[in-house]
Amino acid sequence: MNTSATASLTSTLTDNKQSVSIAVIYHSNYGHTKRVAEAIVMGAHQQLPEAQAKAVDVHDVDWDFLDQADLLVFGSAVYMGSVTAEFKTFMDETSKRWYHRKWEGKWAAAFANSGGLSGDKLAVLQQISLYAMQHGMNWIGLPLMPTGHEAHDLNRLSSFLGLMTQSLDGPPEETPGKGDIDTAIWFGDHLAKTIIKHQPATSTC
Ligand SMILES: Cc1cc2nc3c(=O)[nH]c(=O)nc-3n(C[C@H](O)[C@H](O)[C@H](O)COP(=O)(O)O)c2cc1C
Repeated sequence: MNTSATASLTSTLTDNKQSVSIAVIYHSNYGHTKRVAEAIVMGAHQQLPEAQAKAVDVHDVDWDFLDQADLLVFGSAVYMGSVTAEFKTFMDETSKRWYHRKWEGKWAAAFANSGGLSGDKLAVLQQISLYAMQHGMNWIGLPLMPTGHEAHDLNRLSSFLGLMTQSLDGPPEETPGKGDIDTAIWFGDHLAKTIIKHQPATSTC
């Protein structure tokens, strides 16, 4: 690539950074899933300014922010092998948006936190991916090879559809552990980079 082409690509990526935004929507009763949502946002902030990546509690949804966001990241604690009732209420509240195809073409990704090592988190990621497909969204997975299966390892639960984290009985500052939180930060960074890279260049004409 010649110098002017490189400069033009760099300026396009900079323009894209200025225009894209991410909402991380979650439900968390005891704070563990919330901590994961905040770690994803922290990762996204490695690429984007603060106002362009936010965690959104399902009890306090800023619908305008969601409607304008390029990427919606959905996350729930696992209850009985499913998203929680509160998260499902949020999903059902979007049915008019589904009908009017308001979110069609947006990016989507997901995460699930639970007490069990498996805990049937895969069922939650599948449930959310199906929900995103109903909306006509474009899915982004977690393309990160596990570094191992110890508490400090990245993607230690070997999940590729989305992010899985596990919290034990303890305060959210301590659990999920370092490996899971670092994976969440990596995921947020990856998601932001992906949508910046694929954002259509804004016309200056
Ligand atoms: C009603 C209920 C059902 C649960 N079902 C599951 C389950 O199916 N699998 C699992 O691993 N953990 C299960 N758990 C544990 C939760 O997933 C865990 O406490 C939760 O992820 C903590 O997240 P939070 O602090 O964000 O609420 C359940 C907890 C409750 C209260």
